[in-house]
Parts: sequence; structure tokens; C-alpha cells
Amino acid sequence: MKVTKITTYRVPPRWMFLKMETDEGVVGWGEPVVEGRARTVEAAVHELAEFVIGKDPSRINDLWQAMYRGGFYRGGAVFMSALAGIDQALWDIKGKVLNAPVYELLGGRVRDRMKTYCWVGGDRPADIIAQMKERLAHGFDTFKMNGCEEMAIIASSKQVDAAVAKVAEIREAFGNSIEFGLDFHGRVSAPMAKVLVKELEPYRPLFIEEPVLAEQAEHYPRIAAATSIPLAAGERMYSRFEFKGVLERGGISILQPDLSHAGGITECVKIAAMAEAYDVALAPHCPLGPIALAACLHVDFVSWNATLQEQSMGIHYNKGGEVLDYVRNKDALKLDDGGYAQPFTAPGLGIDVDEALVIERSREVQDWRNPLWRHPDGSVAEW
Ligand SMILES: O=C(O)C(=O)C[C@@H](O)[C@H](O)CO
Ligand SMILES: [Mg+2]
Repeated sequence: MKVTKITTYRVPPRWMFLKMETDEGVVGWGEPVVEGRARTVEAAVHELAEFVIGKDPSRINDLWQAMYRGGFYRGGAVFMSALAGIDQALWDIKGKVLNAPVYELLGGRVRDRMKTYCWVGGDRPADIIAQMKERLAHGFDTFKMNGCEEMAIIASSKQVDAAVAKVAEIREAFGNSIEFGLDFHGRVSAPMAKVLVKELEPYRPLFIEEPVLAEQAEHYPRIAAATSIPLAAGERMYSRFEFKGVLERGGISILQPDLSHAGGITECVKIAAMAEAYDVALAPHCPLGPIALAACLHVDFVSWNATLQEQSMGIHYNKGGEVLDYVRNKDALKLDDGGYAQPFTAPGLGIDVDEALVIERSREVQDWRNPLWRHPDGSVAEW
């Protein structure tokens, strides 16, 4: 079998799907994208495609090494996202050829179902209680929200109090009948992270995500020393080689590689194993579409330390497109009571992509950009 063609489709709300064709008619799908830089990743996909077209798709490990090491300059969000989508499609093909779900090819399941969580509150945490009540009615009991709005490098008590008050309100309304993670989303500086984690300690969030920017990873152990709240990070790290330092330095209790940013299934299975060696939980990041989510779940089903899976159904980014829109076998991603995903039964990634809809929606897609926030003094604020 040989790969014959790679086609990319940018689709609403802000995703990109990759279709990989072979000379024996087996097709694989992937989801390469950097949110806000879809066209850049699209170009990278078609450059990396030179390593794959005409080659045997079954040799995923060799193709992965060639795409990664075949470039003198390597890694980073764009290339590792492009590589991720190609890798996902290769695994989809391999599963279809061998008539097995990808998790079977990775040694089989360690669990019977996988716990997921959903977003509430939007860019600026609001209406959280109402949204939690609505999701609770649909069986979800674990959530994530932004922990704060813009935060100055040395923030006022008012800003800190506003962040803490939201969390106090949640615990007041739900007690410990629900769990929630707080995403600092890189908005919080190292000095303020220590202030906030201390103030939030009494409300016991399940985790605090990106307590500081990935560029400030050396602060993770220092912040962890100041709190018992588990710290989570990983969505903006793109290979084993970046996660290595984070695990060695300590401080992160939950690793969150993104299956569409960190090199795909081949790389994230290795990252999951590295995390397990350090007794660190795995909670793959996934604010994206159905193929990305499926790739995450296959890694979850074979990783003993997988604990929570992000999924984007209802997330505030999904304007103009939802996770199940492009999926014909929608039950494959049905989340049962408590937000549990079931093992896929179909071969490959287990997603039957509605290609006609993908093509149709790709004709009307707008370029999504993340907002550029500014502080009251006019300086750029982390979004
Ligand atoms: O889902 C998360 O944890 C996020 O931090 C959302 C962020 O990743 C946006 O997707 C960036 O565009
Ligand atoms: Mg996040």
C-alpha cells in the first residue's frame, strides 16, 4: 500500500481536517491545527507530506522519525501540529487495514470507559453557575473554566478577590457535588500565581491549569511548593523533549499534551508513559474537533495514568460548528452519565467523517483568530 494524496480542509468553527488517501482505497483522517494559525499549519502539512506521499503508511514510526528528524529545525507548535494530524491519519489507516480500533493496536484497553469534563463560562468567566446546572442536568459533574480575566503582573486585591469570589460562589452553590479545574490560561504571572493559589486553597479546585505560561515552566515547582492544589500543564508543549524538563523539575501533577499539537498518537503515547514513570496523571488537552478527541481517547484507553479527558462540546469557541456536526456515527462519541466516553468499536480512530459536509463547510470557513487583549494602560495582556 502507498499513500497517494493528502488533502486539507479548514472548517468552522476553527478546525482543520486532513484526508489521507492510499492506492488501495483505504482513507485515513487527522486533525492538524494550531487555533488561529490554520493556514500556517496547512502549509506545514503539505511540506511534511513530501515525506509520506508514495510511502507505505504502515510504517508509522519510521515516517514519524523522518518527518521529525528530517528537518534540521524541528518541533514547535506549527510543525508538531502538522505532524500530529498526519500521524493520526496514519493510525486511522493502520486500524482500518488491520480491522481494529487504534487502542487495540497499542496493546488494548486498561479501562472500560473514560471520564471527560466540559467547559463552562467562556473567555471571561460568567454565568458559570447557570451553565454548570445545565450541564449537570445532562449528566456532567466535572468542569473547567477560566480562572480569571486579564491579570496584571502585580494584580490588585480587587482582581484577586474577583477571581476568588467566582470560585467561592461555585462551592457555595454545589458543595463537593461537582469538581472543577481552573484554567489560568497563561494570564497569571509567577508572582500572582502564588497569591492566587493560596487564596483558592480553601475551595479545593480539582486542578489549576497553566498556572503560569509554559515559557515560565521553571516556576512550576515553586508554585507547587506553595499549594496542595494539583497543577496541570501541557497544551503549549509539543514533544517528549519539552515534557522531559517539566517532569524532571517536578511541580506538575497532571500533564495535558494536546493530541493535535504534540506530534499525534505516536508521540503522546510516549509522553503518557514518561508521565506515569513520575507518578503524574495524564489529561489530554482537547478544545478541538471529533478527530482530535478520538485520538485523545485512544491514548486514554491505553494509558493507566489517564484521569480526565477534555472535550469541547458546548465550549465557547465552537461558534458555527460543533464536535458531532462532522461525524456520521455520532454514537461513537456519545458521553454517558457522568460524562464517560465508551471504547470505540469501529476500526482505526473510529470516526466516520461526513466528507460531503466537510467539503461544503470548508467553502465558507472564516479565519479564526484569538482575541488580542490589552490592559487598561494599553499594554498587551495575555488572553
Ligand atoms: O481548552 C483549554 O484548556 C484552553 O486553554 C483553550 C485554549 O487552548 C484555546 O483552544 C486556544 O485557542
Ligand atoms: Mg487551557
